[in-house]
Amino acid sequence: METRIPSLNLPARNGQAVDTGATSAAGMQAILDNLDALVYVSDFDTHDLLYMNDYGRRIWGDIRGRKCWQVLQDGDGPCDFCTNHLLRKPDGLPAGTHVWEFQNQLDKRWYQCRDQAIHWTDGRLVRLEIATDITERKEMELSLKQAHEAAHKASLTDQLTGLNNRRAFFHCGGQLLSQAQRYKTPLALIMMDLDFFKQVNDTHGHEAGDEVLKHIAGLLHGRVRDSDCAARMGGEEFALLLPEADALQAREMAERLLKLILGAEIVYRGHKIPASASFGVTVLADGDQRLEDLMLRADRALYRAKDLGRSQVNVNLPDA
Ligand SMILES: Nc1nc2c(ncn2[C@@H]2O[C@H](COP(=O)(O)OP(=O)(O)OP(=O)(O)O)[C@@H](O)[C@H]2O)c(=O)[nH]1
Repeated sequence: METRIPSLNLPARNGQAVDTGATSAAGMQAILDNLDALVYVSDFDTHDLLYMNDYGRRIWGDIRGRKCWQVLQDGDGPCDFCTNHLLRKPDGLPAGTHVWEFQNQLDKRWYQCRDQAIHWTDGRLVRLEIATDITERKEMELSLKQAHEAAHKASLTDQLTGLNNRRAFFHCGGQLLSQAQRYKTPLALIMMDLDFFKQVNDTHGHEAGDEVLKHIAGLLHGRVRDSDCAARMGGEEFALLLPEADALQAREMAERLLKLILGAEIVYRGHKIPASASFGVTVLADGDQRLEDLMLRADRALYRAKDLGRSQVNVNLPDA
């Protein structure tokens, strides 16, 4: 099927019509049909396709008696994203070239489209689009974006347990802190450290220790809400920030966690490994400027819990 260019009277860039003559029209036809890009022309008002080069017809088929949205899309009316209104100025004159990118829903490929209003052979203004396939570039951009996102996620995740790592804790913790300070809402911090964990490694091996850490992280993960921030701070130390929680609620949470840990069925290569933990709890005070202020108080409470015999919760309330 061949679509011939109507006898060409092409506008030059400066708007002056250039009479190309019959021979040149055939030459232009040859050039357009050998372009590695879609070229089509449609009527602004009716959306009838007036011209499409060979590249376009090979992909989207016959244009005769059809509208752009019937050929290039699978639509039942003008496309939501039609750019026609951008191509003419309020005074009706051409507005220049509009460049955009989109994914065609029929062939699923990405195109960079250059649209403009031009004078057609009969003098009316029509839509000209030149679209170049940029799928490979888009796919490369997408895989780069995915790799970047994966690297970003990895940089915030503790590899062993899948919990937030220390870095992520400071990130989400900073946000929770400013939120609590701005809206004057409660915020509690629980620091948790496994007891005699060195013995687990020494008795059952490092892999067994890893298994315990994963199990405990799973317990923690199962208890927190989306709005909380749970993290493995390093080694066998974990932190849990609880927005909207007061000291009593935080203590109850820590005690529930301790009970879960004491009752945990952790089995490694047939050996049951007992676990316990000590907890330090504190809440946000008016004078707290940084997350570290809360962490210092919670750490003191945690050391106190260790000193008092471990496997318990200690609360360190800020001075009134
Ligand atoms: N398996 C394993 N062990 C770790 C990891 N990170 C730190 N550890 C070990 O955790 C142990 C921590 O020992 P300590 O700091 O003495 O603490 P503890 O034995 O729990 O004693 P207390 O905290 O005083 O109750 C060390 O043996 C570290 O090697 C890890 O990712 N995997």
